[in-house]
Amino acid sequence: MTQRLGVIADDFTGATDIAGFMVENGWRVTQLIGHGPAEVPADVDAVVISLKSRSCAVEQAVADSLAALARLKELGCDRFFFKYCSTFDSTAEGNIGPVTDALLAALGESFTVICPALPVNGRTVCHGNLFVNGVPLNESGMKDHPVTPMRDANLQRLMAAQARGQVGLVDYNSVLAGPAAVRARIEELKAAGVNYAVLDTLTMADLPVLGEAVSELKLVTGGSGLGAGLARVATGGQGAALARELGAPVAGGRAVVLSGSCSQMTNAQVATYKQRAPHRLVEVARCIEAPAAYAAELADWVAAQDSAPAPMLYATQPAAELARIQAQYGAARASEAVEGVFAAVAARLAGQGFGKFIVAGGETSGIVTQALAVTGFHIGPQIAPGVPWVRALDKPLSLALKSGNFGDEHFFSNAQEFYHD
Ligand SMILES: Nc1ncnc2c1ncn2[C@@H]1O[C@H](COP(=O)(O)OP(=O)(O)OP(=O)(O)O)[C@@H](O)[C@H]1O
Ligand SMILES: O=C(O)[C@@H](O)C(=O)CO
Repeated sequence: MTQRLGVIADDFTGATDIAGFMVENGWRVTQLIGHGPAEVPADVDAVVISLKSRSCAVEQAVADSLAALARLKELGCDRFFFKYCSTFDSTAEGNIGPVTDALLAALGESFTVICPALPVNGRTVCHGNLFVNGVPLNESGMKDHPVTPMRDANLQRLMAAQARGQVGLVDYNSVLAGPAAVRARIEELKAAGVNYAVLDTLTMADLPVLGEAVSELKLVTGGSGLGAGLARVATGGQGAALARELGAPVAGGRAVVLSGSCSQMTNAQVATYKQRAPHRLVEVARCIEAPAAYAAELADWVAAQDSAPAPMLYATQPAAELARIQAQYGAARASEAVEGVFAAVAARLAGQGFGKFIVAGGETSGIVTQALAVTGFHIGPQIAPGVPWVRALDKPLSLALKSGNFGDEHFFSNAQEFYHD
């Protein structure tokens, strides 16, 4: 039986997503930023390393993932999970195939599974095709993603286009028949020379079945749902309350909402929160013109507001306005400028007694976490499926890092229900 699982996550919100689901299912989990601290607590069941390797160059993603694997081995991990997005977020030129191949080679293995499903958030896999809220991936909003437009829903084809080996399918009938049937199907596929098996998954109840079936594999790959399944099988769901205690939001320290995501859901969340809290738009032109002075002005504005409800700074824009801004300044220039200002604001607020940061967007979460110089997190209670509160390992600082599409429209208010200052 496994002692410790090492997770290599290709972005920050994906890392807190899987960490949160494992804690909700009874595992004690530490999340590291970069190399993290020298050691992790002895009783930790899983260590999650947050990378920013989803959309970078393939060589960089492979190098970072192999370095993370080496670090996880140093920390006593003996089984590994490559965590990517529940919407796959990887085209034919993407990094999932090359990183999976590199991890398999480094571990001396030739077989793994592909399991992005997260049914509680509407991501299911049927006949090897990925659906988002019942719509094929290539017909969902993901078809227009600015970096990774998903124009195919078939995971077998998507994987075959970017990886070296053969792809097969564990169909839903095997999943319904239970862990032994899934294992038998995996053995058949291996005997036929298959290297990656896509796992059909329709409900959250399928995930412990799959978790049990793959619990002996050295490497598994997929979304946070499979992380939930692995933890559930190991603990029977016991110990969640204890596991999430360490990561509960800090007492004291003012709160702020920083929203840098332009997803549809974040737009809805910002619109809803604007009706009840002080709010201010982060203007792209000013981020570009005079970032340091603008960040100071924004931080001073935040500090001057009442503490509750937490004031919000948002760069969030609907798709049409975002397209206009990107056409005017260039997408990369605009997003870097906005990220730089959020980073500077967060660092200033941390120095002014702010201890709770509610952040929307994967990239935005990455930059804010780095600006706050956090080395790692304890994982706390989930505000919404896939979004736990997390607490810095070494300072009184808590963050809620929300993936663009996660949470309902009351997310920013809901996050503040978890503490009473
Ligand atoms: N008004 C804006 N104009 C241009 N770029 C913006 C604007 N607002 C935000 N951005 C940039 O858009 C990017 C949003 O990416 P981010 O990963 O934070 O959100 P997301 O893609 O919705 O989240 P996720 O990756 O979790 O799905 C960031 O680089 C951010 O700086
Ligand atoms: O799997 C998801 O959808 C999220 O964990 C994610 O990867 C956020 O970027």
